[in-house]
Amino acid sequence: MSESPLIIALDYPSLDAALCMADQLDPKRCRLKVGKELFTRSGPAVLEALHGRGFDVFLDLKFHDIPNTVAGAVQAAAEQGVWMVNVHASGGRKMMEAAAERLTQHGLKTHLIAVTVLTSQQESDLQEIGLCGSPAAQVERLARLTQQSGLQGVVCSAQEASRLKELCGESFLKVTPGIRPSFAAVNDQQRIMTPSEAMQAGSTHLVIGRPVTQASDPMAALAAIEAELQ
Ligand SMILES: O=C(O)c1cc(=O)[nH]c(=O)n1[C@@H]1O[C@H](COP(=O)(O)O)[C@@H](O)[C@H]1O
Repeated sequence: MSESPLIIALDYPSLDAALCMADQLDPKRCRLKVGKELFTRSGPAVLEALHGRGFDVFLDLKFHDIPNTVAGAVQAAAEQGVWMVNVHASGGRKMMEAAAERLTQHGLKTHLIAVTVLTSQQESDLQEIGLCGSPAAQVERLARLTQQSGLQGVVCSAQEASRLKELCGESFLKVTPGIRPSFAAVNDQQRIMTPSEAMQAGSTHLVIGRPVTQASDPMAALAAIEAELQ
């Protein structure tokens, strides 16, 4: 269990590699995110292993399907005790409402949030899929829809967090990937911010992968980020 805003992304191709990283981290100082690659290889065993080590887990499978299918998937995730799970907001109101209602019906307390526009996308990427506004406008539209559908928050870039704080309020979760401390490489991210800028902008949680997991000393990288946030 942790009160830290930091969520470290365990983007690894095997359970062993993921646990090797988890064992270098402290469950009081961060939460962990399990995504598509790791979960597809390890299955629920990774959740059990991380819960057993005392970590809160964000299961990042970004569900996007018909309402009944997504509601079932979200229920399955929550019944395995994950702290947070997500869907794609572009799956629409009916899909998000069905997922939120399913958790309520079963008394499941897992946080349910929705991805707005991926942090790897910019305006030209949206145009190619027929979306003509800016990423910021699309994020606002999807965040409003997410809140109206009864979810607790969104995944967005930190560049949109301050606007969403005005629009959706402070307690609406703003989980922001695309975080790059000054010492880290940008990689494939587009809409990025440093950890302290992101918190000042209104992020409630920061998702950080490679700047920690590919550091020669991951705990030192985590400590440097914590120091920047003081
Ligand atoms: O849902 C996410 O976590 C997510 C959404 C998004 O828009 N952008 C994004 O990068 N992510 C995830 O956040 C993590 C970022 O990792 P790094 O780029 O290595 O810090 C990856 O696990 C991505 O899957």
